[in-house]
Parts: sequence; structure tokens; C-alpha cells
Amino acid sequence: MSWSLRSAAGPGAAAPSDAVVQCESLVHIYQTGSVEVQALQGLDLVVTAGEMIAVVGASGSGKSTLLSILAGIETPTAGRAQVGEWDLLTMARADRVRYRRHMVGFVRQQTASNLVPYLTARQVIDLPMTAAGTRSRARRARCDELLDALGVADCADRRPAQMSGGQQQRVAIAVALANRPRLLLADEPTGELDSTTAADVFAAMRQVNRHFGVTAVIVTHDPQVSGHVERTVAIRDGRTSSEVLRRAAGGTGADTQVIAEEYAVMDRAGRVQVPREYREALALTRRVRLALEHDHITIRPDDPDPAP
Ligand SMILES: Nc1ncnc2c1ncn2[C@@H]1O[C@H](COP(=O)(O)OP(=O)(O)OP(=O)(O)O)[C@@H](O)[C@H]1O
Repeated sequence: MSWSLRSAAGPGAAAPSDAVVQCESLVHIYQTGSVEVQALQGLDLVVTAGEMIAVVGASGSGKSTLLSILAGIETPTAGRAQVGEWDLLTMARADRVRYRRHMVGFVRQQTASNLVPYLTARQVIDLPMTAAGTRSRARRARCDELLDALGVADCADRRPAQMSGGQQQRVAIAVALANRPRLLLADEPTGELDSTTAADVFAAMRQVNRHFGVTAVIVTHDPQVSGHVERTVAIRDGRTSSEVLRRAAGGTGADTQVIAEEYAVMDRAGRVQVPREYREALALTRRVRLALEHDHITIRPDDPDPAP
């Protein structure tokens, strides 16, 4: 694995035309009484159609807030957030219901909260389709298709207590995909699972991402996720700070090497966050020297007494 710090243009540069998610300078403030918490502080993110990405970051960095906004649960305070044709800042209340029913599917960490204790897998997958007015024959066909794709056809008539944690999360993914959303969101989907089962659940998400072409955004602390996504976006203090891209290089099959490169994210105003270890290594403080070379830019420590 090779690491280098490169710059990935933020969405301000040029959002690709096939973007499903476009967040630009996104701000979200929670107000509790007189206390304000700025959970997102100008976050930039573009996710293109068919991508599956992971979002990582320290506790409190704003990951769940981002997911709640993309899920249509929270309305952002400022900036831009667009999912498909939907503008999440200006969306009317009635549209929000349609958006949540048809555009996004959501999988939560708590396996139990994704399902209903007294309903079988088939019955719970049926619920969102019934709410959307889908006819019974189409509901049954979709349910069978999802259970098959997720490898849990044998759980069709079981209730949650009769399934393993991994099976429950696969059924939860089926529920989230029932109405054919374009965007699948998952908040710590493997948080309650052991590492083998967690790997299975990530593999199941990858499978539906490829099979149905659904775009997926997974918030997780689980380092295993890196083996299942091509892009990991890190959030720090409510902003996207860096991205790791993975791509196959060299031969085919067993010879294939996976190369991971870390990029810094530049926002619309040209701001780039220099990692702490880089700043400390060169004692970079408040003021630095920037120089434009023909194909790169250098950052040097401020020399208070430069040679004449
Ligand atoms: N409903 C809320 N009301 C007030 N503040 C909130 C609310 N939800 C989150 N916050 C605050 O917003 C900030 C971002 O929280 P968020 O849950 O998005 O972070 P996170 O990265 O998902 O954290 P974790 O990994 O612990 O889930 C934190 O300071 C948190 O305390």
C-alpha cells in the first residue's frame, strides 16, 4: 500500500454530471435552548452514481448528522445539499415524505430497530412497498428478489428472534431497498456484530451495490470496511478533511495489487487542511510560505530571518 498526500478537488471545482449526492459548504447547527452546536461546518462531498463509499471520523465529527441530512430527517442550516433532483434545503414537508420513501433507504446500527419483533422478514420488507401503494404481485416479486440477492431467502418466514445478527442486518438492507431507492445509507451497520459477521454484512452491501447499481454511503468505525469500498472519506470537525482512494494495479487475478492513496480535500475557496503530523514535522505554525512551481505548490515554514 502506498501513501501520498494529494489534493482531491472538492465539489466546488466541478461536480460530475452523474453525481447522486452533492454537498457544498454544508452547515448544520443543533440548537438546544441557548446552546448551539455546529455539527457540520462547511462540509463538501460528491458521491457519483453507483459508488459505494465509507465515511469515517472521530466521535462527534458530524458523521451521523451528515447521514440524517441525506436521509431527509434533518434539514441543513445552510450551504447546499442535493440528492438526485432533490434540494434538501428547500424541500417541502410533503416532498420530504416522498423523498424518504422513494429516494433513500436507511440501515441503522441497532439490528433490532431496523426490524419489527412480531413480523417475519417477508412481512417487514412488504411494509414500505405497501406504504408506497405497490401492488401485491409486484411486492412479492421484489421481496423474493431482495431475499435472494442478500442470501437470506431461507429467512423469509422467520421473525428477528429466529435470525442471527448478520441475517437481521441483511433483511434490514432488503427493507431499505424495497422501494428501489437510488441511495442506500447505513449508520454503523456492523456496530453490534462480530468481525466475521461484519465482513459478511459489508460484502452483502457490496453485492447489492453492484447488482442493483444503488449508490451507498456507509458511516462506520469498522476498519474492515476499507476492503469493501474504493473510497473512504474522513470527516474532521464537521468538514471533509481527506479521502483514501483504492484502485487495483498490475496484473490480474491473484497478481492484482491494491494501491491506496490518501488525498487532502480542497474546498471551493481553496482551503486544504494540512495533517497534524506534517505540521509538527516541519514546525508549521500560523504563517507558512507558499510557492507555485510549474506542476506543484510547496508549503514551507515561515523563516523569520531569511538569507539575503
Ligand atoms: N440532536 C442533537 N442535539 C444537539 N447536538 C447534537 C445532536 N446530535 C448531534 N449533536 C452534536 O453534534 C456534533 C456531531 O454529532 P454526530 O452525532 O453527527 O457525530 P458522529 O461523528 O456521528 O459521532 P459518533 O461517531 O459518536 O456517532 C456533536 O458535537 C454532537 O454532540
